[in-house]
Amino acid sequence: MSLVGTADALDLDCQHIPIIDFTHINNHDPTERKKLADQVRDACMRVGFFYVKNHGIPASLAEGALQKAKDFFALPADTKMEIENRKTPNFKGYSPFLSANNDPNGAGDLNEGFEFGWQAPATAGTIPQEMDVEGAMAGANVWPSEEDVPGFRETILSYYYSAMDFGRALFPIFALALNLPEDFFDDKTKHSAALMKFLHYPPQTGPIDERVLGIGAHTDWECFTILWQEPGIQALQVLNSEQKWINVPPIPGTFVINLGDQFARWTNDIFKSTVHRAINRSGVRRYSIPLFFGTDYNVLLEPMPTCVSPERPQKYEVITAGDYVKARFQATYNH
Ligand SMILES: O=C(O)CCC(=O)C(=O)O
Ligand SMILES: [Fe+2]
Repeated sequence: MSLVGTADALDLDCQHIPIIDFTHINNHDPTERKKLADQVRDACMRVGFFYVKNHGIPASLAEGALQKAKDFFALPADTKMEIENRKTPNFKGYSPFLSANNDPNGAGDLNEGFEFGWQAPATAGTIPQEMDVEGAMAGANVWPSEEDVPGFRETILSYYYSAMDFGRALFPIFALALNLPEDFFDDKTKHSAALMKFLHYPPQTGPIDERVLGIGAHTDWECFTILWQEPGIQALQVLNSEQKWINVPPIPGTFVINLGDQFARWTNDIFKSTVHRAINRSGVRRYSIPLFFGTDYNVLLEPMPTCVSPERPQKYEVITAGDYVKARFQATYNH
């Protein structure tokens, strides 16, 4: 059946998030790849969220990065504010509590964050190079000083590169899931615009003002997000088609993958960019690390021909990935 036909036939009242085993992600046997792509297609069309297991990202790298992020968040507010994201042209750096408002009906998100994007790995004797991004999202990363948080940049980038390798390997599977050649995204992800964010959510106790959550209801802006959640703490929820919030608890050894608006726009909403939020009622601090993986910023988000039909006309205006992401940043931080 065509993608459009399958999309029309789906029952979207999901109650749980599928878990997909990626042991065979680098196996080029067509039967194995099709099996994986079939599971990914089903999750992307019905839920927009899935867990991945056997992804190959060492847990120690995420844990090491998290420790450095905790050291950073423990710095005095003035020190963190020296690299506030509103001072950079591309929203890189530190975002203080309540500075973002992901839900336009909300009154600010109760988290603080640190965000950075691609820079090339250091080779022996060199410093990592910033990516030469042009256009709306141009601008370098900013980092806390080595004195303030020793080893921060190096430790965090080790985790980033490992998660990036996994993210790059996902694009061919998404292409197969869309009945496209595996290399469809290759020329659109040459300098993938991948932003990693460290988030710190203080516990919310007592009565909660529904307008101030850890992060208000929103969709992500890129193609997909690779999310590491702190083990043992439930906070993330997704909204299903019955408008019911479904918990997405951390499952040891897994990451959560959720689709974002760039994929929704490419696929004319055949792949779901699902609304989600996080509320930390655990009584202790919670940390999470999303990696927002998009196409190159200069790529036009045009609907794929297989995703448009007379009954399913094009839903979104065509815009570059960079202009789209920049507009979403501006709306979120300049509320
Ligand atoms: O902290 C989480 O679990 C979710 C974070 C999130 O949705 C985001 O940063 O876009
Ligand atoms: Fe999100």
